[in-house]
Amino acid sequence: MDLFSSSTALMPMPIRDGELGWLAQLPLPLSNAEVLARLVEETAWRQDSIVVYGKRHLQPRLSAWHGDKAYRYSGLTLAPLPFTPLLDTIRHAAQLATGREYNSVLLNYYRDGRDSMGMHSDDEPELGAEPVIASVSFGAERIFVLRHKTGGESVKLPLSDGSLLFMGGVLQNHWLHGINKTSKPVGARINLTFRKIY
Ligand SMILES: O=C(O)CCC(=O)C(=O)O
Ligand SMILES: [Fe+2]
Repeated sequence: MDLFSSSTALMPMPIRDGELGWLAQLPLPLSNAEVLARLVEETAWRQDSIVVYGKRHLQPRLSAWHGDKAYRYSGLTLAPLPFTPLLDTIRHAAQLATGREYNSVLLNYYRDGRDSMGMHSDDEPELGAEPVIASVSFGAERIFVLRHKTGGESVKLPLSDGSLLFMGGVLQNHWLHGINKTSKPVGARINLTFRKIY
């Protein structure tokens, strides 16, 4: 048996001050391309603005928030939409792969290389002391950058189509992460971060 080609177990990725796990392909009952197309189509995408240093900016991406609780960050409150059957299917697969439970998901749609997400930590109080996040990506590969808050070192992870990145432990206390813009011609990418809101 080839132990590597069809692994469905989360592979630990050693990192200081936190936990990371990696699965190259989350097992799903439909293809990655089908998931991407349906998410583009079925999601009530919005382009929110956030306030940074008192100034309002449109976010360079589209997003949507599904779950049973509202989500607040950067002066913005996202009212939740209910989980759809497709989101529930992906959540179920992410729960099996990570052994954790999630009650909400933030979707981000990077239409092309000009869309991005600034460096941040997902450390809102409602995520608990040690937030657990299952980050599932579809479509174009983009580089996920982690930067240590005090050490300054960075780790770059290409998040490929169908992959799952698990973040846990004290990672959010010690690291920032984000998605840089790229001048390379890249297609659409949708990322889903499944979270547990308390
Ligand atoms: O698009 C990504 O891979 C990152 C998304 C993210 O950091 C977030 O939703 O908080
Ligand atoms: Fe994040």
